[in-house]
Order: sequence, then structure tokens, then C-alpha cells
Amino acid sequence: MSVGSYPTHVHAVETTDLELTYADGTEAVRGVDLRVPEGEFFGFLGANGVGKTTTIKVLATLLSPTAGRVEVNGFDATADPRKVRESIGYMAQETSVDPELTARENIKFACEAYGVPRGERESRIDELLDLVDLVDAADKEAEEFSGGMKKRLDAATALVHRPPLVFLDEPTTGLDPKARNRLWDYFERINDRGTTIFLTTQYLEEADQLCDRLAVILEGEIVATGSPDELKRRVGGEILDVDLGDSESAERAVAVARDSDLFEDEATVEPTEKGLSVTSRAARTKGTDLLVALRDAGVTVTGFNVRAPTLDDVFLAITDGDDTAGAGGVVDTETDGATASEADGRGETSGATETTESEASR
Ligand SMILES: Nc1ncnc2c1ncn2[C@@H]1O[C@H](COP(=O)(O)OP(=O)(O)OP(=O)(O)O)[C@@H](O)[C@H]1O
Repeated sequence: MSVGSYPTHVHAVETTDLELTYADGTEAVRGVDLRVPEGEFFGFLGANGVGKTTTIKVLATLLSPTAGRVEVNGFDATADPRKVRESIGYMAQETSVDPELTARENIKFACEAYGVPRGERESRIDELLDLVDLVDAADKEAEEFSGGMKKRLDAATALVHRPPLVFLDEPTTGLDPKARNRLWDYFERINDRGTTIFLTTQYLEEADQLCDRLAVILEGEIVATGSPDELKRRVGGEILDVDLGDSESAERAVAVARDSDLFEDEATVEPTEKGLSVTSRAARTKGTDLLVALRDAGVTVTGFNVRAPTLDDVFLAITDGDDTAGAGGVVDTETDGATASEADGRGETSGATETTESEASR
């Protein structure tokens, strides 16, 4: 399947100082600059309620921005929302599958809604059923489908018009690992065929595995951008996890590690559920020295492990809002994604305008 005939642009998504304040005054998006090059597999990460879905809804023209500029596939989202809608696929968190229709009928319905030429519909349906592995279930009603099958069907219907850009809002939430893996496969395939993907997910492993580049949003602002490896490098070293015999000794162990002079100034030492963790460039070389220091201080160590940082560590460092993010350098203030718009001085809320779902393409 190739991407349909749409004009090409350097950036599939480009926002400048995007703001969205809801009518009740909630400042969901506060000055977001995003640039997603065509063909990229882009991940948009953040905890619950930080503004991911709101941003996607603005990009999909379901919400009008309160301020700022939004260009999607080269079209201005405010001036030309119809063009934007015609050039995107949108897989929302809630399924759009009609349970009373078969898989084939669901895709057919989407073909009609998107105006796929009549003569191309049958081949498009077969191609999509094949792509998402639903050929054998093509003529079964969707209400018989597992959660994973419904998601795959949902994803297929978002692609009937061969959009060059697809928004996937937490597409794998609630799926078991096997179903998740099948969807990953499918997303990778459509990205390989040239489709730009804008993904939000709560699964950092998913972001790590799939995405070329990530942006992390916190309370409506982008606080870090980079490839998964770049973000992990910014954590500043490796991580030494130490398990302790009893949780009461964690405080003492943290004090021992901090006072030990074993690690450089930028190292971070934090208590964890099981004991403590040290993030340091010397985690590997000084690990055993720390264990000796802990033993000398009468702290019982029951296990330890040195490992490379994961995106979970990156995410924790950022979202904890503690010194780690600032001193450890995971926050990238140099990137085009970082903004520092203040809530103050914005005046009265203008209120978001919600476009009705039926007006939107999906
Ligand atoms: N229609 C609305 N009216 C007022 N506030 C809203 C509305 N929709 C969302 N919000 C608020 O805007 C903020 C951002 O919500 P949003 O749904 O964009 O976050 P999210 O990062 O997508 O979270 P989740 O992963 O839980 O969907 C939250 O504080 C949320 O409560």
C-alpha cells in the first residue's frame, strides 16, 4: 500500500506556540512547538492529563487552538480544516468500530465516509484486511472480536484513504502483550511504507521500540525532545540498583552513598521501593566499593544490578520535577520542542471550540 497522492512537505506536523485553554479555564496546552518531519515515527509521551489528547485533537482539527499556529501536511488547521482532515487518519482512544457490522463492512463504511472511489473499494478492503491480519475474520461481526482485533480493525479503518499522516492515541492501552506486538508490527509496516506516525502511549517500552523521536509533555509544555537513545544518554550514566534487607535502612544507605565520594557531583542517589538507586557514570566501576561502604555502615544488601537507563528512568527524572531533571540534563532546553510560555499574563480564557465529531473525518 502506498501513501495516497497528497502534496509533500518537509514537516507533516508543525506547531508554533500552540495553546489550548478549555472553556472552564483549564490550560491544557501551554505554548507547544512541535516539528514532525514527514515519514517519522514520532512519539508523544506524558502522564495522564498532561495534554496529549488535547494536542492531537487540535492537530486533527477536532478542537480549535486558543492561540498559536498549526500546520498539518502543509495545511493551516484553522484556515483549512477540511484539507487537514482529508489528509490524516485518526485512531482515537475510544473505538470507532461498529460491533454489528463485520470487519469487511466496517472498512467498507469507512471507504464510503472518506470518499474512496467505488471501483477501488474492494481491493482497498482486501489489502487492509490482509495488512492487519483479519482476512480469516473478515465476515464475522466485530462484536465477536477480541480487544486486539477491534483495535486492528480500528487502525485499518483510519487508513482507507491512504493518509500520509496517522494519529494514534494510545492505540495499545489495555491489550495483552501478544495483541500489542501484532499492532506494533502493523504500525511499523505502515511507517515503512512512508506514512508519518504520531503516537501517544503510556508504554515507554512501546515508544522505545517504535519511535524515531520523542517529545515529552508535562503540564501542557514540552520538556524534552530527542531520539530514545539521546534521551537515555542524557540521564547521565548507568544505573546501579541496590536492594536492601529492610526498607528502614534506605535512608541510611542513601546517606552513605551520598557521603561516599565515590560518584561524581552530577550523580543522583535516590531511595527506591526496594532500596536505592544510583545514576552515575561510575555506577559500574564504583558499584562494589559502594557495597563495601554499605556493609561497613551495617546496611544489609540483598541484591544489586547495574544496567543501562531505560525510558522509564528518563521519564521519572523528568516527571518527578526534582533536581534530577535539572541537574541530570534530561530536559532539553535547546531543542525546538522546548518552550517556556507562562500561564500568567494570558488574560481571560477564550475557551476551546469543540468541533463536532461528525464534522471531522474521524
Ligand atoms: N473538555 C474538557 N474541558 C475541560 N478540561 C478538559 C477537557 N478535556 C480535557 N481537559 C483537561 O485538560 C487537561 C489535559 O487533558 P488531556 O486529555 O489532553 O490529557 P492527556 O495527556 O491526553 O491524558 P490521558 O492520557 O489521560 O488522556 C487535563 O487537565 C484534563 O482534565
